[in-house]
Amino acid sequence: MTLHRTADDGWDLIAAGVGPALAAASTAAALTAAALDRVPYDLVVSAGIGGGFAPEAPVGSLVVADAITAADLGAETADGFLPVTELGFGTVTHHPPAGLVAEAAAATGARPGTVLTGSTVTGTAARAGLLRARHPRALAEAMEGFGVAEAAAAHQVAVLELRAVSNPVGPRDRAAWRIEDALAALTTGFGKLAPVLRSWNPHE
Ligand SMILES: O=C(O)c1cccc(C(=O)CC[C@H]2O[C@@H](n3cnc4c(=O)[nH]cnc43)[C@H](O)[C@@H]2O)c1
Repeated sequence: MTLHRTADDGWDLIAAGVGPALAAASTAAALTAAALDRVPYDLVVSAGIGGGFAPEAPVGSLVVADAITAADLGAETADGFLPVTELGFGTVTHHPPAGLVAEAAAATGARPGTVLTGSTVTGTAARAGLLRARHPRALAEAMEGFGVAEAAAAHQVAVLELRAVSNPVGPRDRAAWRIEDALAALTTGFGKLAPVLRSWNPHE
C-alpha cells in the first residue's frame, strides 16, 4: 500500500492494490492509523476502472455506487448461489450516503446504480448474464469496492465508490479494454467531485 498525503486539505490517496482483500487491508490500516492519531477520516472513496454492463454503462462512462455489493461472497449449491446473508451471517451490500451519491452523480454525470465486487474479472457472456440476473440494478463490476466498504463500516466511516468503465462486462476481449480513456474520465470526474466532497456534511 502507498499513501500519498496532501498537506493542505486533509485528503489522502491510497494506492490500495487489486482485489477486495488487499483493498480492505490497505483501507483498514489507514483508518486505524488515523483513528490512533485522533484525526479520523469522515469518508472513504473507492475509485478506479471497472467493467460496465451494457447498454447502461458504456466504455468511458462513469458509475457511482448507490449499493456496493459482494457478488461472490456466499456458497454455491445445486440450486444456485446463496449469499452469506442467506446462510445466516455477514453482509453483502453497503450503501453510500444517498445525498452524497445524488450530488456526486449530478456533478460528474456518473450514473447511479449497484457496483459489484468480485475476485475474478468476468470473462464469459454466461457469467455476465448470471450476474445481471442476480443483480438487476448492477451497472458495473470491479474488484475492490466491497473490501473498502467493509473496512469503512468497521470504523463507522461513510463510503463512496466511483468507477470509470474501461471495458464491457462479458466475453474476455483484452483488445477492447480502454484503460487510458477510463483513467482520463476518472480524472475529469474527480475534478468535478472534489467540490462535492469538500461541502459534504458527514452527518447527513
Ligand atoms: O486480463 C488482462 O489482460 C488484464 C489486463 C489489465 C488489467 C486487468 C485487470 O484485471 C485489472 C483489474 C483492475 O481493474 C478493475 N477492473 C477493470 N475492469 C474490470 C472488470 O471488468 N471486472 C472486474 N474488475 C475490473 C478492478 O477493480 C481491478 O482494480 C486484466
